[in-house]
Amino acid sequence: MGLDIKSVLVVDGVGANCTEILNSHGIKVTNKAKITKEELLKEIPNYEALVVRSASQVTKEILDAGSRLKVVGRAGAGVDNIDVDAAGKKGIGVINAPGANALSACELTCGLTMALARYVVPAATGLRAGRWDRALYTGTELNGKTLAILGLGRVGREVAVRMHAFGMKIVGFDPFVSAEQCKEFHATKMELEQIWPLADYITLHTPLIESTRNFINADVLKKCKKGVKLINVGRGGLINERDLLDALNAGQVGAAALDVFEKEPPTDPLTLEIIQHPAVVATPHLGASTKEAQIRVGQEIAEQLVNLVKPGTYATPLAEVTRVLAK
Ligand SMILES: O=C(O)[C@H](O)COP(=O)(O)O
Repeated sequence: MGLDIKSVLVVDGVGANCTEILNSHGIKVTNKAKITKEELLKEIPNYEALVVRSASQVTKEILDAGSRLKVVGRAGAGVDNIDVDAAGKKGIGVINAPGANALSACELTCGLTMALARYVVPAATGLRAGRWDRALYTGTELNGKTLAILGLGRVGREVAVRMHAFGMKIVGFDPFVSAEQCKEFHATKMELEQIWPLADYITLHTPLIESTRNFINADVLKKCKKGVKLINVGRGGLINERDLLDALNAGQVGAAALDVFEKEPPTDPLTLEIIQHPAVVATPHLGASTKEAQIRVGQEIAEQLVNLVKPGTYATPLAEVTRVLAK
């Protein structure tokens, strides 16, 4: 017997295919690409399911207001914008589409790493402003440099394979991945204290949880090579922004490519100063923003919802973040 889900609220610009799939099974969908907290609070009592990307914060307050809510679907990987504990306590299931956008996040990571090595953004910005600054922008090859990948899940592994093909030495940290598994994607497993003085580039691919908040902080940065380059397509809270700005100003961090920020969209003056810094390349959380990834996440989350209503309709497995649906 499936869940009784008649109407779903889809927000944050989730792909149209999500709506199409749900509609084709008789499930009514209301789409609101942009929604404020106040609107969400007002709307949520009318729905049995909510589908979000990272923009909407599904707080306890929203969950409490969702008197009919049975499931929250995250059309993407990270569930740090959803109060999963509060959902669990209320018997509301949380599901996500964990692997569906991994390749896109990986490709942006690789692109940003290359952009840092060759000053692509400042050089292009200078040329657009009429400056032919060849001497300013002598880069470095990636070949032979050490890339540290912190978090060897779906995205980290794909990054390892691709950057290894550029001749980079890949070192990785992930407490849940063995040294043997690391070999499959050309990475050498190391402890963090071994990694800091070795890495020329550090890229972050861990989820944002209490133990990973401020993972990269002043203590860590001072153990790194002077001029280390950071890439963050994971989550803003993984890097302490105050410590990053200090390290950029001191030249301890040579450059940073940031796709994610402590608060999005960024309004804090400190974050804005980081974004404006000449050694920083910043993009507005575009890791999963490709046509292919959005088709995959829309499809995966819709098929899981249909399976909850009509069990066994699709082969897509349930990516359940909370366990309450199993009861
Ligand atoms: O956690 C994720 O899946 C990525 O950060 C993408 O987030 P988005 O769906 O808001 O683009």
